Amino acid sequence: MTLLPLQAHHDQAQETLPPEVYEYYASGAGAELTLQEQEQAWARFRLRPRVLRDVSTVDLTTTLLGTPFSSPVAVAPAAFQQLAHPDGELAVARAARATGSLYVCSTRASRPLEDVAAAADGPWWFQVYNMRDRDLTAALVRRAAAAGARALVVTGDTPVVGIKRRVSGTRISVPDDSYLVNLERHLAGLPATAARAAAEQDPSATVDVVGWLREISDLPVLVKGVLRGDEAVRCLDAGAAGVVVSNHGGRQLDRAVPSALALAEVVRAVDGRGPVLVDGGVRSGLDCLVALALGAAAVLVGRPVVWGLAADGATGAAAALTALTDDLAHVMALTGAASLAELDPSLVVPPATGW
Ligand SMILES: Cc1cc2nc3c(=O)[nH]c(=O)nc-3n(C[C@H](O)[C@H](O)[C@H](O)COP(=O)(O)O)c2cc1C
Ligand SMILES: CCCCCCC(=O)C(=O)O
Repeated sequence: MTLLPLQAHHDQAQETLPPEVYEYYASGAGAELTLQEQEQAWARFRLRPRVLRDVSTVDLTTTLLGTPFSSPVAVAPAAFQQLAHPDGELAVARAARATGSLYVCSTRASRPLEDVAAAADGPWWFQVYNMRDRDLTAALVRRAAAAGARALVVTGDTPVVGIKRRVSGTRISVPDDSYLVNLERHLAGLPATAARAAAEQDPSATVDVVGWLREISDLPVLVKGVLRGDEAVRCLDAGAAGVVVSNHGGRQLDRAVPSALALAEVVRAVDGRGPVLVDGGVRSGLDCLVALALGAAAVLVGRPVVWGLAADGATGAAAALTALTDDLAHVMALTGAASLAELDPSLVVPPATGW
């Protein structure tokens, strides 16, 4: 069940955004089966609460790769936020700062990286698309590191961009001032079409990209888009500091397993070698609770933050994060957990069939 403020932001965004922008954000790949199942999958878990515990205060503080945060609810990387609100990524970074949440900035940010970093004014991570032009990728990564990014999140599930049928009727055309804002200085002289081609994801990339990113940045690297235990281990063996269980919000491979159903296997396989974060369809404190109890170190949210941004800029994005965090605290109290350390898999009954 989606929390009321999140639903209200969504409805307002749907009413006010240009239809092609709304569809770009809302849509999933193919027949949107993964998109639809994603939210429902969290609700298929059942809870086994503890009783008579002191839950007069619920502590949601956590630490990710050595950095403390006020809440385990974090902002997923999402492209082209200026299409939702003129302040775009600046507003979302400010929202994350206001709520003490981790902010992950997309390679496809539509405001200059350095300005986003200044707006974040605290710990943030940079999501990497490994682009056809490796020098361009390197230049962006170095800029992110210089601007204070504390980790890189390389997205592994997007060797090519998923086809969104809903969008094709009203195909979004991202204006150059949003698309190229972070790229053009590295591609001086190239016409816009060639610049966009250079910036496409490189489908030949392998897991070796993890070592390369570490080398050029000196930052820890997490791999996003992992849905299998064996693949998580492969990423860690290649030098990853952690993984993000994700199917890209149902926007890449339709019929990919919902993140909720992949999480436990990945946590087991990772076996404490690094943090496992998760995203996809998280719309309530109960969804967060299940994820954290299954072993997620943090829960990323994508569309709810974008809807909040569209509805009310930084205030709306912060309201979405606060609503999820407050709801998490409430259901943790009902579960008998006063801190994140008291969440464990014994609190959760998985769906009977696995499906
Ligand atoms: C509009 C939009 C743009 C996105 N852009 C990126 C991106 O640039 N890089 C990336 O790794 N993931 C991107 N994602 C995927 C999100 O990081 C995240 O995996 C997904 O949105 C989580 O699902 P949720 O929207 O149901 O919370 C995007 C998602 C949306 C909805
Ligand atoms: C038009 C290029 C789309 C880049 C991918 C952004 C993304 O990850 C997403 O929309 O999802």
